Amino acid sequence: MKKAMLIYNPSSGREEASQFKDRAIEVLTNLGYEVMEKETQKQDDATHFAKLACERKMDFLLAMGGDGTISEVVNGLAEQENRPLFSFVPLGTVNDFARALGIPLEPDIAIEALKMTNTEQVDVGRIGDKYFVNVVAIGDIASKVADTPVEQKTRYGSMAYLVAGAKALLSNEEVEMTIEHDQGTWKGTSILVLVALTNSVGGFEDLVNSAKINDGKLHVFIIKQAGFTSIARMGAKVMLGTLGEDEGVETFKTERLHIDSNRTLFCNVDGDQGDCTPLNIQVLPKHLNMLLPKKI
Ligand SMILES: Nc1ncnc2c1ncn2[C@@H]1O[C@H](COP(=O)(O)OP(=O)(O)OP(=O)(O)O)[C@@H](O)[C@H]1O
Repeated sequence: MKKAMLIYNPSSGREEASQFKDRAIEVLTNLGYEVMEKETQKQDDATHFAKLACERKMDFLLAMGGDGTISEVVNGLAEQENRPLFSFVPLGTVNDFARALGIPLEPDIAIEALKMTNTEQVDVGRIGDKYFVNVVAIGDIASKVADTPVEQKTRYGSMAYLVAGAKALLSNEEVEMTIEHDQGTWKGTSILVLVALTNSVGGFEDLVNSAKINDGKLHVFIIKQAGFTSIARMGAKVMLGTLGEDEGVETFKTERLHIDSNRTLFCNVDGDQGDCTPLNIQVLPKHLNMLLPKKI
């Protein structure tokens, strides 16, 4: 019999995981899996469970939770041998990764979609010894967005990030940065560098409209200008998916990056606080085998 592990975070999003868990088990059982349930209680549980799924040579790993939980699972899987097929049911507030992968945002629909899937290989990013699936942000804004209060995120979803982001950008100072990439070195002042793997960032599905889930590239956006006028103009372009065309933005694709700055900057990795500069980032092309809903 095929074996599946179900990892779920009962506190994710609007605290609805338990409600959907039983239905997910039913669907997996009907698909022929023997299901092992694992409920997270605290930080890093999802990472440990994902490693266990590899050790136990599970055929399939289904996670239910927000972007934080999914990121923990990917960090558990990334370095293991015998990585199972992986998919997830989004229960968070922003769910960028689900948007990028075409996984339905309504949990009940995402569960039903497990009945009709394709296997797809998806890129993963590595920053230091951590892995990411969506975006790394480097700049003062990064730590401020990570500090968005949980209640605010639950109530306002991606708007909370937007407000926190805009506030931080307006109060930001430009920093001298040196960025080495595949085609050369960029030097200049910047308030924020975004390194995206997928098209969906901060809940905006077209922010990086050229990014594909397995194009083997990091999509880099260097925001060079601070100040209200520039930020307002860029904000409009974020909505239109044309940020890369703005005069205050430098953009390129690369497989590797080394980022240094004249004062220490923290980064935000898929929504959580990460390391500080200097940073090494690379893409691991087609590293995850995922089961994704068939496009009808
Ligand atoms: N049983 C639990 N009770 C409270 N917190 C938990 C529990 N299990 C895990 N966690 C915490 O939840 C974090 C992940 O939350 P997750 O990102 O899935 O939800 P979210 O914050 O609502 O979603 P999003 O990131 O999309 O806003 C984990 O890093 C861990 O610290």
